[in-house]
Amino acid sequence: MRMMVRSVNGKMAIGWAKESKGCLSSTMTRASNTWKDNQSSQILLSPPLVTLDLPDIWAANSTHYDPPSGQKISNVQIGTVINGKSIAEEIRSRVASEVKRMKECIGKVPGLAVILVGDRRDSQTYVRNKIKACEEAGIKSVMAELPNYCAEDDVMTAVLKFNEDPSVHGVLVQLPLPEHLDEEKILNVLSLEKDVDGFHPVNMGNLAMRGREPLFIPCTPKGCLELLIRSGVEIAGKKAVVIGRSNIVGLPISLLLQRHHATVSIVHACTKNPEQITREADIVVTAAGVPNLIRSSWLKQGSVVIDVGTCPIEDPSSEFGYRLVGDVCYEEALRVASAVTPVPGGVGPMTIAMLLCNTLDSAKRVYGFA
Ligand SMILES: Nc1nc(=O)c2c([nH]1)NC[C@@H]1CN(c3ccc(C(=O)N[C@@H](CCC(=O)O)C(=O)O)cc3)C=[N+]21
Repeated sequence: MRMMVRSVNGKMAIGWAKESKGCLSSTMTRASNTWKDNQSSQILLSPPLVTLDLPDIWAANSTHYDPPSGQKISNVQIGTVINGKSIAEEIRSRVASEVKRMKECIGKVPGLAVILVGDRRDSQTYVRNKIKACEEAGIKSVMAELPNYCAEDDVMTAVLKFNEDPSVHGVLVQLPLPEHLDEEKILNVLSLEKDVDGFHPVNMGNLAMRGREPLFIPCTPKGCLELLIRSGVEIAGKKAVVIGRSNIVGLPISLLLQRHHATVSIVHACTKNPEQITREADIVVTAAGVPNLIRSSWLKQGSVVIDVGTCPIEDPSSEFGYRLVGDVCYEEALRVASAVTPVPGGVGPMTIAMLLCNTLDSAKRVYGFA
């Protein structure tokens, strides 16, 4: 198996391919559009900054199943299931009692604004679930729904309106946005103090730097950490592998694990021998979005596996015409790992619980309510 660079919809993409004959060094040079064109004027041959803006294409089944020698894979389940749904419920009920206390003491409740652009079914479901969770916790929620074809200014206007609204303590722009909209530009105008997703570059930068504290930690990574801690998993000094390097999951979870003193490796679509690297990990957090990428052969005996993959798969028999699948071959993983999160019922519900926590924290900060 080799990494290759190919064109997807006219864009260059990095991906995995079996039996690819591509040469890594020459294709990489082409993809990052570096020195050849500017050789004469540049002092350094290296590009100022290598772009990460290449879609990571993870080819499903790009590895063949090859149980490692010396590792016995049991036929029985040895791992426990980490029940994200019930942990999330407990957290949500604690948020609800804090909201109640806040209302009784100062007559205020936290408020969350959600901006949904377009008609993706999965986004609609997530947003619906978020709003329902707010209602149940006593958090006021407002929503702006914009059509697929709306102008960038319409989304900006919605963000700015919620930035100004004192009853709103958290603003969330549901991602992904339709292709014609500039996500970066939109997220940049979102008020730092209301960035309950924690995606603002200043929040992310503060998360990355020693001695600094972000106002908000992104919900999914925070939820993963909470699952590990509540399951009694020791993190300090352990080897952790994060699969995927997205801004919203891979990057912040790797930073968070580092803050908890794990030794973190990041595996992505250009990584050589990802299976071998992952097999060394005590903790695996996978957010590649590739169903069944993680087979038991990727896992060390006794490891803990957090599956962040949420890939909607067409399924006419389910209520909304699709169902969610994770990155991990779940049954297989349970025969090797000591604990695994399911999809659904693992990280997803925790993401929503953490959103409620962040919104409550934001309101507490604004009102100086401890
Ligand atoms: N600005 C922004 N913030 C996000 O936090 C964000 C986002 N955009 N875009 C999409 C991803 C995905 N995401 C999920 C949230 C809840 C579940 C969830 O509750 N899942 C349930 C099942 C839900 C169902 O039944 O479809 C579960 O795993 O058990 C899943 C995925 C948040 N995201």
